[in-house]
Amino acid sequence: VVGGENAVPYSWPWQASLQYQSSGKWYHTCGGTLIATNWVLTAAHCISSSLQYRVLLGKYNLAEEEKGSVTAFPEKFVVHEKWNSYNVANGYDIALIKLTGHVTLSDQIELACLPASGSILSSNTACYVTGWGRLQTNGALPDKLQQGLLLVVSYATCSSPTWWGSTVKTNMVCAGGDGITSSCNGDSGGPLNCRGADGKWEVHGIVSFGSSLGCNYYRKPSVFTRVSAYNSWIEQVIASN
Ligand SMILES: CC(C)C[C@H](NC(=O)C(F)(F)F)C(=O)N[N@@+](C)(CC(=O)Nc1ccc(C(C)C)cc1)Cc1ccccc1
Repeated sequence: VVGGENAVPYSWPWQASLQYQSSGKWYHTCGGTLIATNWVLTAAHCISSSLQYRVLLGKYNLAEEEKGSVTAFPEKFVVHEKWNSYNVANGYDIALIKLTGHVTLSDQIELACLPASGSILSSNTACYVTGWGRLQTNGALPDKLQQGLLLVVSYATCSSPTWWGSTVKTNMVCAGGDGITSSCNGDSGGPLNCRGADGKWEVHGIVSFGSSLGCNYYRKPSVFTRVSAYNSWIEQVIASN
């Protein structure tokens, strides 16, 4: 997250860190969201079939051992059947990770709420993107979970020529674009957290892409997979796996 701040520890208790192993060491590569005690929601572009993964839950500082954190391992990955890694612009950048076991919930590990199916956030709704992604374009990764305040940009604005144009589709959410705050590499797959009508936090987006001109690039808002377009897909996958 560029232009964000350290989150209050464990204040986004559904946030996951998806890590891969390379020559014996583990590396954070993507975020994720715990939506059931054995399912984590992430981005399809985070999943590569050749890598060995683990999922950390209940974490704040990735550089420290933390009481109450849990390491879980994937049993299977379900990537959306319409995802095409050669065409991120099509959308469907969504995947589910089934864990080998059920994690125990605590005040550090909680399930996220999904938005109502089809719900569209109004322009300027205040949301927070959270993650352990880069702090600057091409910059360092933080140890501590970051949160960045992003305002929702309507599809009408986001798909206009000087913004994202036709690259952005209606199954996506745009937020930010002020040139200051944005998601960045490593935030991929993590949640866009927005308060619902009842004031409860809901995960409305999955970090998908941003401008290759730079993470916090003016009028190139962070682009998220719109979770409310996939409620039935999520339910169907969980029910049948
Ligand atoms: C499909 C994924 C791999 C794209 C990748 N996404 C991320 O790293 C994420 F934002 F999810 F953290 C990305 O945007 N990578 N960039 C290298 C830019 C890039 O690849 N952008 C991009 C833009 C459009 C398209 C398609 C829709 C035409 C694909 C990639 C750097 C970046 C990252 C976050 C915010 C801003 C910039």
